[in-house]
Amino acid sequence: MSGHVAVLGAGSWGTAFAKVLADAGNEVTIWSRREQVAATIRSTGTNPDYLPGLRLPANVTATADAGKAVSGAWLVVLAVPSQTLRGNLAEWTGFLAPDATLVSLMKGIELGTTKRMSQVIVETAGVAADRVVVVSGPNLAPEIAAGQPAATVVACTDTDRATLVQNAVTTSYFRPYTNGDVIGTELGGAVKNVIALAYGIATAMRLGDNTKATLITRGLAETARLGVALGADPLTFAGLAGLGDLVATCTSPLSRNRTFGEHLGRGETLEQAQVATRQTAEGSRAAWPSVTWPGPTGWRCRSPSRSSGSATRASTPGWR
Ligand SMILES: NC(=O)C1=CN([C@@H]2O[C@H](COP(=O)(O)OP(=O)(O)OC[C@H]3O[C@@H](n4cnc5c(N)ncnc54)[C@H](O)[C@@H]3O)[C@@H](O)[C@H]2O)C=CC1
Ligand SMILES: O=C(CO)COP(=O)(O)O
Repeated sequence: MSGHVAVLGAGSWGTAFAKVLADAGNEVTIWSRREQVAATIRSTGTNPDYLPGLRLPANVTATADAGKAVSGAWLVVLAVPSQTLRGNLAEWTGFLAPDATLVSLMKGIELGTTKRMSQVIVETAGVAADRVVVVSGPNLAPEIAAGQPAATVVACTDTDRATLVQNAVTTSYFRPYTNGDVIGTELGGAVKNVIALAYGIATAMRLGDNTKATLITRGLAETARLGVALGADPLTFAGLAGLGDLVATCTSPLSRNRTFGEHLGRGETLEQAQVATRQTAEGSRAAWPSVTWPGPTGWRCRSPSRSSGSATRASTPGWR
């Protein structure tokens, strides 16, 4: 495919993914919410707030003008926090080329609707589901920015479109595998964030490896059961978008979700953990949906919601 590609979101994953796209031979324009970040990327080829040490290739530029970034792009990559996607995309939809492929990098579920990101994209942009591609796997942005070997899953209900995106993001250090299971690929990425919070809490509490192995194993079993109930292929959870991402996120000190959990495990409040983690920890929004996260009104709780479900029983059928 020729023409330029757009990455909307200049955080750590948007920026690292822009490097992957550029290394794969694409002309890339990053959209940043803040003009100052865009100007720094343009003038220095760096994004020090998110990925200090990364030098972006020359075929990456940046703008704070979404229309300019998206106009004429055949591939539009969405890399904003999950809870802001609907609002952001509503503003960008008018700029999208009629046949553009939309790629979701986000690993979250929309609060209030419990929709996956690809569903939010279909609804908000008014595009067919087969124009939306999900990229998810064990992809810690700083490692990929450093060119360390990694693999990912490129999921789409349209096999040809998945292959197109696979080709557009293949580099010597980044190996994408296609999959038709969009539901499982997205759920694996979203649910592992919550399990990584628990893993971080356990780590800070100095709990042992038996505990942590149990969290990963039972967490995966629960994710797979949820996924199957929602229409996913259980095998997806045994792959990169399931087990792979769960292991990377739980065990890496680079993970914001695990780090957030570690702060809580040391006895800090949600606010302290948020301030210390700085970047997007999607699992925190999912695990505490009743909390209103910082905004103009500061911190407060909506009516507390308590789960009425019983604890998972050892007799539950399925993976043990
Ligand atoms: N960082 C990573 O290693 C990976 C992240 N992801 C996923 O990618 C998504 C984006 O995460 P990151 O880039 O890591 O987050 P980040 O916290 O590094 O960056 C978020 C970006 O979104 C911008 N932003 C914040 N609020 C916004 C708003 N209201 N409207 C528009 N933009 C806004 C920020 O300015 C920043 O540029 C998340 O869903 C995350 O789970 C997926 C794989 C790897
Ligand atoms: O999704 C990720 C790795 O695959 C990144 O995890 P964190 O958002 O916890 O840093």
